[in-house]
Amino acid sequence: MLKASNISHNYNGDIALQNINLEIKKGEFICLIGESGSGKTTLLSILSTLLKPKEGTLFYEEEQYSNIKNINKFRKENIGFVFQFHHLINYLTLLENVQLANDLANTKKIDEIFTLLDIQKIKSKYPTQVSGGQRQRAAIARALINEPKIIFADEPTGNLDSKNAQKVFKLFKNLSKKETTIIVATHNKDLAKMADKIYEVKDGQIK
Ligand SMILES: Nc1ncnc2c1ncn2[C@@H]1O[C@H](COP(=O)(O)OP(=O)(O)OP(=O)(O)O)[C@@H](O)[C@H]1O
Repeated sequence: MLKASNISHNYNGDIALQNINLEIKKGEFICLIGESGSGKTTLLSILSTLLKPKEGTLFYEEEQYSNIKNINKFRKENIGFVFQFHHLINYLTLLENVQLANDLANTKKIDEIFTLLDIQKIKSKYPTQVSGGQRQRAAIARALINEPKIIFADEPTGNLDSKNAQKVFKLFKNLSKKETTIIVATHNKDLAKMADKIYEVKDGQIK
């Protein structure tokens, strides 16, 4: 599904990643763990096409990333993003936030996703009227609406209490069982145990 070959990156000469090699299969649930500054976000940003590595090659389902012509289309069709801060628009309801990501999504599909995430009853509320966990689940709904093949999440539970954090990870686990590939960067070693594989990033390398 996703292969990273000899990926290295630096910020103005300061090394952030060194010679990363990874192969991630379809439907795998992967956690990247590591201390602050170890390089998790940089690696996640590169794997998710948001950041171009200084060296190395990425392949998505055998296709070399640098050969993909329309990267916006590729992202829209293949990739879902979930961030630590939900980035929902406070002036729109949870439902409208999800519709904004895909105005063609039909009601049945939206209902299915909202039910799966246990936010169906509050879909008409605004982000400021619901809990942090509910907001984050709405952000996940937004990532799911385009049925991405891969979901990248950077510290998605950083702002949540342990019960809601568990819920989010259980959801990722279930999605991965349905063949969605999930790649999550987290500080939380206990939650990471729910993943199929854990990669520890240390000083810009995978240990
Ligand atoms: N935009 C940037 N400009 C310069 N240096 C950066 C930038 N982003 C990250 N770095 C540096 O690259 C290294 C890796 O950072 P990165 O954010 O990838 O780590 P991380 O493991 O995600 O950390 P955290 O858990 O604190 O988010 C660190 O030394 C960091 O200071």
